[in-house]
Amino acid sequence: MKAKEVTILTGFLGAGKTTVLNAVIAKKKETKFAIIENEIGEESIDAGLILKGEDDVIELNNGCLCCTLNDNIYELLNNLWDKRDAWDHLIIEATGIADPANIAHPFLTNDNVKRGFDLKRVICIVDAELIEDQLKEHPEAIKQIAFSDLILLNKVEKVGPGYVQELQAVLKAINPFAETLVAEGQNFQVTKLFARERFANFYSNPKPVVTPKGIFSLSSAAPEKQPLVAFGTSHNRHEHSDIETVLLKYKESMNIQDLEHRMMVFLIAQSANVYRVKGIIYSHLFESRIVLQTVGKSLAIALGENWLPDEIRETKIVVIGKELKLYGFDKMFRTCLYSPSDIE
Ligand SMILES: Nc1nc2c(ncn2[C@@H]2O[C@H](COP(=O)(O)OP(=O)(O)OP(=O)(O)O)[C@@H](O)[C@H]2O)c(=O)[nH]1
Repeated sequence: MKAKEVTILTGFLGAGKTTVLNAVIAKKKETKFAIIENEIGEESIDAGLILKGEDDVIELNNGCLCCTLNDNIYELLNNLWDKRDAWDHLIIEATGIADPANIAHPFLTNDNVKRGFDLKRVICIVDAELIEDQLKEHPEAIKQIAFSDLILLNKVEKVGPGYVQELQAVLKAINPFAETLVAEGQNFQVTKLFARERFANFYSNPKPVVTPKGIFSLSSAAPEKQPLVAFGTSHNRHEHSDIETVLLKYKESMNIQDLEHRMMVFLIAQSANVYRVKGIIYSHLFESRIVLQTVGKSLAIALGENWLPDEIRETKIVVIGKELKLYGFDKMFRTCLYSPSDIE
């Protein structure tokens, strides 16, 4: 039995993981991917943004695979193994605050897992514009770079070439073993990304675990099952971080111009503790979803895919940051909703 290739995509919130994933899927058409898409909020926005084609996307929400959801990985791998004829390569897109070492752990230490799944590489996407601040404020950003085999320095067009060189030196100091690639616009040198493989046997190999159920389940050696951390339905805190998420949902149609204006003012004046906003927006004037994204102070509003005929059209916005005030966001977004009389 030949082990299946596995790639972990890591990188801080908004660095460009989903964008790179889409470039990979588009470029490597001959490869059938199984994708594990992990998001910290209770609703997946990213899964709707992956251009999946024939590929199989598994959404893992409401927790981070590197901590609260870590036990689920064995069940997932068993399921994927059962369907192994349907895919060639597993890509795990981690949450933006995940420690990739924890996600990689089963692939590096459990011999049963290693027989079926060959972790070839951990790729870290780095936002050239924001990484300096992220390294100062978030130990997660350092861990992600330190653990990776390959670093893709992204969004370089937003900074000068001299600064790119300085950043490369900083990245090298954090992880001298990783190769750094500089993204050329949205052309992500997919072939180069996948040419790199991690050092074999870099990590220690504990004894194999005998498993009574599926071939990849951990038995007595498994850490005790942690209950999923639940902080109510719309407020979620990552287990090892002070970063939290709020989710806002609206059935009413949204005025996109108002939304753009509000978001611009918000990003300029009030967004210090907000690292990332992602939303699928419903506006009755469009047949497609509108995709709202902010990273740092950058705002992007774009047309997404068309709503499906039987799909419930509604707005879902996830805000990721620190000390978030749900009420304030709700108030801001509500001012952008059309009233029924506006639509008649
Ligand atoms: N200017 C610029 N923007 C980019 C580039 N790559 C990605 N983006 C934008 O950055 C935003 C975030 O990109 P994503 O790919 O969703 O980032 P992510 O790492 O998957 O985000 P999370 O899953 O929330 O951590 C989107 O608006 C992208 O269009 C780039 O090379 N240059």
